[in-house]
Amino acid sequence: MRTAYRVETVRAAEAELMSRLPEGTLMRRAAAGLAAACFSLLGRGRVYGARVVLLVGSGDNGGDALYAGARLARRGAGVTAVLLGSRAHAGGLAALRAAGGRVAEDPFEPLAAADLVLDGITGIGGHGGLRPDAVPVARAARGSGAVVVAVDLPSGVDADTGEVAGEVLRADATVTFGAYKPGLLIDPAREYAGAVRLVGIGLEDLLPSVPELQALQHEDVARMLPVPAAESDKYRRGVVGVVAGSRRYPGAAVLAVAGALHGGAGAVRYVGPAGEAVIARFPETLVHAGPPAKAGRVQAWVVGPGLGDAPGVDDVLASDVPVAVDADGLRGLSAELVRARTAPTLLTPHAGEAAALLGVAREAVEARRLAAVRELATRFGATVLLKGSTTLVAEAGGRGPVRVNPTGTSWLATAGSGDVLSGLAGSLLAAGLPAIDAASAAAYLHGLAARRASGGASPIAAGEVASALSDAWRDVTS
Ligand SMILES: NC(=O)C1=CN([C@@H]2O[C@H](COP(=O)(O)OP(=O)(O)OC[C@H]3O[C@@H](n4cnc5c(N)ncnc54)[C@H](OP(=O)(O)O)[C@@H]3O)[C@@H](O)[C@H]2O)[C@@H](O)CC1
Ligand SMILES: Nc1ncnc2c1ncn2[C@@H]1O[C@H](COP(=O)(O)OP(=O)(O)O)[C@@H](O)[C@H]1O
Ligand SMILES: [K+]
Repeated sequence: MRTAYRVETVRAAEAELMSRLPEGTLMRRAAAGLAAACFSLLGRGRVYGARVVLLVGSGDNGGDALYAGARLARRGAGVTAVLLGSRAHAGGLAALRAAGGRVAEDPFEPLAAADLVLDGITGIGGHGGLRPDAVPVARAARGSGAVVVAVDLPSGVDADTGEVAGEVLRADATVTFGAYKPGLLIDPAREYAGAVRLVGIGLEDLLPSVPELQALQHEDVARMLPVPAAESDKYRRGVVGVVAGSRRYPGAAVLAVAGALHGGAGAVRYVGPAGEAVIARFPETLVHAGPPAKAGRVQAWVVGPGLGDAPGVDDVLASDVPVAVDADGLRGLSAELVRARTAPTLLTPHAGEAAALLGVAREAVEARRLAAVRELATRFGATVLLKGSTTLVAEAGGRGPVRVNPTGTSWLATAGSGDVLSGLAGSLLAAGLPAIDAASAAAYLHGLAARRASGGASPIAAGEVASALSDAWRDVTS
């Protein structure tokens, strides 16, 4: 499990550790890790003679850049510091000068010829986007063709939330210290970080056991996924009921069922008017045209994809089994009704649906995903999976770590892929997973399947995502 911590938590752990160690130890560790990452980015044998520019702000983030620059200079790189703050870290500046580095009067000349730029303008002490005087310098750095490495964070992003309030220097790679910060894992900030590398500085044992964010890895998901026991039969494995589709949108029913068939439930029961289309594609489905309450026993429901205005949501919410509500099922959903349920409820909105539920603009959700997912989970007392460029899952009530899905790909932005996801999540609920695990394992497999289907390079249809789910499941569990 990968974890991320808020700035105040990281600072508290750093303070505790610093009190036990000689002064300057942590910055030395950070700079050594940063320099090592730069050596490997530049490539073996290419440090000597490389032209390196350090963008140095007022704080310790600039100090890290200066000390790392000194290490690069000692290996024969030509290192130039551009000082952008009201002051610069005195020890770092002295170390750079002692190693043969220099300070530039004009930032643009060294940038034009740079091979590598270290962005040490702001780290966890930064507020808001870059200041106006740093903006043209950051643009010149980006336009130079040099590899840009962010020190701790891309300068200008909000470390705690992933918000971006102004101009940011986009990095090719970020070397972060002690712990991941939420902003490195959540869009829009994440997009500016490039490949993120974590350098340990000894904080591990001082960080609390409950992080702000968790990102599952293969082994975490493998532990969650159901495996049929020798004594299993289809009913013991769980039956998932899918209330989806309409005469107008029969395809949503087919795709939700496709997802459900790959989620570990022993049987999929489809309820709605698109039974013929479903059976034609998936003859293994049990279909029922009447109301959900008359459909027979299920262990979890999925309701909403392509449902239009058809009834079914209230019926399903009145049941005493877990329910995943998606798409049309979310329209006008009553928080009171959901909060009154005794069995778990999972909501799977995209940003537009989340915005409607919260009564804000879509852009506000996209800019502040973490706050939005926690707010929805609090208001509805439900587990919430917020879809989109960064998929987040918050536990019912909004407390505890939020799960951030690391497998997403923008090739998933294709019609119907959300239907596959909700079917899959419902199936995992029916198989007995807690809602937070069902949602985050579903997002993980869904993203992995999309990557497999697209090969990272080609458009995919939602049905192909569903077809690749078995391979994704095998990748995770083997
Ligand atoms: N603590 C530790 O043990 C360790 C910390 N480490 C490192 O220290 C970093 C944190 O250092 P920090 O606290 O000095 O803050 P930092 O991010 O350098 O910036 C603060 C200054 O920047 C300015 N400024 C603010 N906003 C701005 C903006 N938008 N645009 C431009 N400038 C802006 C403002 O100064 P002002 O110019 O207003 O005087 C403010 O005071 C951390 O990220 C990591 O890299 C590592 O070495 C490991 C050990
Ligand atoms: N830019 C993006 N990057 C990664 N994943 C995305 C992006 N846009 C959408 N997705 C994913 O694609 C799926 C789309 O679901 P949804 O919006 O419900 O579409 P539909 O209703 O057409 O099925 C979700 O899993 C979502 O997380
Ligand atoms: K930085």
